[in-house]
Parts: sequence; structure tokens; C-alpha cells
Amino acid sequence: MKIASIQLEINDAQSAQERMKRADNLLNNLKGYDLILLPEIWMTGYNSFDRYLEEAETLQGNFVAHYAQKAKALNAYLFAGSFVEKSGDQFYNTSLLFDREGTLIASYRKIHLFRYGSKEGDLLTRGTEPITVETEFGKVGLSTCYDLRFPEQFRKELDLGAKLFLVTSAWPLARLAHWNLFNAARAVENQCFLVSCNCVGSNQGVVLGGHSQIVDPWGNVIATGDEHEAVVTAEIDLETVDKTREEFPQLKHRVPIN
Ligand SMILES: NC(=O)CCC(=O)C(=O)O
Repeated sequence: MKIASIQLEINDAQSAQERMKRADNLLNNLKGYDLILLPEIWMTGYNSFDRYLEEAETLQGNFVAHYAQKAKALNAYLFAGSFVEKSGDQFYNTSLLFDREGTLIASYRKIHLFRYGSKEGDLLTRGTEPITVETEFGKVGLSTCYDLRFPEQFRKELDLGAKLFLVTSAWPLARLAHWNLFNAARAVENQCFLVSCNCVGSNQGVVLGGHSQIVDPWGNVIATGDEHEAVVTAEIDLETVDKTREEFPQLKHRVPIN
């Protein structure tokens, strides 16, 4: 399974259209990959809160249609990162997973909205449902940035059968040490692969940390970026998950804690 995580550069001068063009240029060079990822609210800019409501779209809008078509053209699963979803009078931080035919097979509304120097929690409604979905490779769990700090969400995804966690993010450089810890911890404690996709650049004064990662179930970082725009790639085999769980059966030793 060939994976590419597009660590996109965000800067405040870019319009949504310019960002989509930039992402498309990178995407168009990624023929032959099975799974491609984009970061969190990258079209608007996670920290550009004044743009959230005006750039929000429904699931029937252009963002979804465009990346459905891209997934099909690339013949790849595409985790298109997240966008501001409008549904009735509510707004969500919603990430999207398309299959090779361009079918939207899962959408996930971020459960843990960030509130530390962030207006996300004031502007958006939180999601309520952890999401996992079957793919041709195995079951995949979806999550977004701040969710990484909440191990119970990943444990729930594990219990739903996940072997691979996909994490879309706009995590700042200032807390890079936490980012590295949580990427490894969520993979190791659940004996899953984890692929994260973070932004780089500067958005409303927040320097974004990059270091998107592909982590194996032992916690080895197979591939990572730095703080510059890059496509982080690796080839993985989800059979490693079963082998790891057999060889070191920590998940069988769980004790229910009430
Ligand atoms: N976009 C986010 O959820 C940011 C999370 C973050 O900066 C942190 O947990 O630290």
C-alpha cells in the first residue's frame, strides 16, 4: 500500500482557489499511490477563523465534488483533509475519505474542537461519532488534530476494527514535541499504523509544525517531513498489524477498567 501525505504550505495571502490549485499541482504528480492525504481546513486555513463561515460548503458543494473527481482520476483513496462544512445552521470541521471510484465512503466531524487560542470551539459544532470505514486494505479510523490528545477516541476506533489511523492536522510548531509523542503513542498503544498530515507555513501568526508522519505499530517512524512543504511517502503492509498483535499480544491483556 503506497501512501503519500501532502504537507501543504499555508500562507495568509492565498485564496481558497489558489490553495486548491496548489494542492492539485501536487496531487497530479502522485500517480501510482494507493492512499493520499491532505491536512486540516487547508483550503480556508485552520487559523483564518474570519473566513470560516463565508467559505463553508455543504457536502453537495464544490469541495466534495472536486476531490471526488480527483480521487477517481488518480485511482487512489483520497483523505482530502477537512473543510468547514455547513449543514442547516450548523458548521463542522469535517474530513472526507473517497475511494478509488471517487465515492465518498466516510465523512468525520471533528469531535474535540480546539479552544486554546482558537475560535474553532465558538464557531463550530462538535461531532459526536468516531468514524471507521472498511477499505480494500483493512479498516481505517479517521480523526483530526486535537483528537490526538484523547486516547479514548483511538481506542474506540480500535474496538471498531481499525488497523490504520488517518489524522488530518494543523498543529503548530510550538507544540511539536507533543505532536511527535502523540503520533507514536496512538500507534503503539493500539498496535496500528498511523499516518498524519500536517500543514507548514504561517497562518495568522501561527507557525505550523509539519512533521507529518507514517508510524508503524511498533512506533517506528517510517517516514516524516520537516517544517517545509513536502510529500511524505512510504509503502506499508497492514498485515504487519496482525503480525505485531500476534507477536506481542498486549491487546489481549486488556483489563476492563470501570
Ligand atoms: N487544530 C488543532 O486541533 C490544534 C491542536 C493543537 O494545537 C494542540 O493540541 O496542541
